[in-house]
Amino acid sequence: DEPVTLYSQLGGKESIRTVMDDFVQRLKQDERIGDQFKFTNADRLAGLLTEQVCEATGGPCTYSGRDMKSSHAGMVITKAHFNALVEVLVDSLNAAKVPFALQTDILALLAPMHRDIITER
Ligand code: HEM
Repeated sequence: DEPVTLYSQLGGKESIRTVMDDFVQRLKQDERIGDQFKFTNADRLAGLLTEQVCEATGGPCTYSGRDMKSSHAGMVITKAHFNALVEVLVDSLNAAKVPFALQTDILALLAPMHRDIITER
């Protein structure tokens, strides 16, 4: 039998992709941080986020993007920006009816990345 991973509880790669597509659309529309994603190719970013979350949750994926430090270098990203992004992600997880306990497990995997992503304090 397949092991029970966060990945399988999320419903696999297609379900993660659905959440990430919604997430990137919400990011672009967000009044706090939407401007930072104005020129972002939504399909590419959603694909990379899907790989990243798939891999981090124990799924059969390999993240093919740049590391978090170099991909966010040169941007102005504050703790408030980071928190705003997490709030938007929670909106997408809620819209997909991902259970709260699973949401906190996913956020716990992403939270340590703040060290490489926040550029201004
Ligand atoms: C846990 C939090 C975050 C994760 C997991 C994350 C993940 C990623 C990933 C995977 C990429 C693509 C890297 C590549 O191009 O190879 C990316 C790019 C980017 N991120 Fe983040 N990020 C996070 C937080 C933030 C925050 C807080 C901001 C700003 C408010 C931000 C702004 C951007 C922008 C503007 C890009 C470039 C997109 C483009 O190529 O146009 N990120 N991020």
